[in-house]
Amino acid sequence: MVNTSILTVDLSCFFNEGHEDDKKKAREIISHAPMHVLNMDSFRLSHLPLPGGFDRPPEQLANKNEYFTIFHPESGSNLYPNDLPEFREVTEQIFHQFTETGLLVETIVNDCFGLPPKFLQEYNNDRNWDSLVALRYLPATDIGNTGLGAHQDANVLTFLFQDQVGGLEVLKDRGWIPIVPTEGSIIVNLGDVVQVLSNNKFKSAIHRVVRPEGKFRHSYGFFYTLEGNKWVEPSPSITEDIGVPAQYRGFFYKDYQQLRIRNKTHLHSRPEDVIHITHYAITS
Ligand SMILES: O=C(O)CCC(=O)C(=O)O
Ligand SMILES: [Fe+2]
Repeated sequence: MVNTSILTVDLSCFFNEGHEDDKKKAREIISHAPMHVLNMDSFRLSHLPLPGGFDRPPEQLANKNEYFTIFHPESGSNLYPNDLPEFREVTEQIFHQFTETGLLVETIVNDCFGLPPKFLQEYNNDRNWDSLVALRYLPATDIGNTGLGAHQDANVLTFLFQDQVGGLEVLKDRGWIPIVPTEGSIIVNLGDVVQVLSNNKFKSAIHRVVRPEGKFRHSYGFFYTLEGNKWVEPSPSITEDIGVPAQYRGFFYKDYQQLRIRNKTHLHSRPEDVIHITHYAITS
């Protein structure tokens, strides 16, 4: 059930009827998961500028990775290669599987933080905004090993796979914990939307990628993402109903997404100019 570095939960019981005790146990484990362990940024469709490649010429790039983004097959945003006929079919299958997985994990998260039944599924009900990102990291050199700097994902849930090279790390109790690649398991990151909805009960994982020496590293992230016109705020069932003050002001998801993209397209001279979810935090 537990691997040495992060919480691993077997969710197979949710694919069958019954097994109520196992389901209850899994929910309990997830509810009590340390804040930072249970995690892209969603470069979006034609109106977003960053579907792939290097964000900047590699020599000017802190994050030494290149990537490409595949959008939801029904969004009409993908240009499929002509010489790989199976590409489209496989993409459709992957999105289908991840939609199922996303729904399942979302249901569990919903129940764990006591939201009205099906609240999250009904709220996050437009799958056209999901994306799959394939990343390739250059080997570390003498002048640096940053693959992806410390960040939190802006979206709802992220499913990550890394190859055996490893390099993903998550911040826990002020230390960076390497996530050991484990066959057959998916890394699930809760994103900023969940952190806000749950009024900080669930934290969006702070994670980064460190590039190993002498090897390219490959990973995939599936970003389960909210439609841009959705209003994001701490759930009233968590704040008003039980008298806890809201820790965030509300915002449209697309506004936050635009600010996050700006982080990538504009060079920042000061780290404090980089926008995180704390941009919406109420600090009184
Ligand atoms: O490459 C990885 O393992 C992590 C990627 C990631 O965190 C992201 O794209 O947001
Ligand atoms: Fe990430």
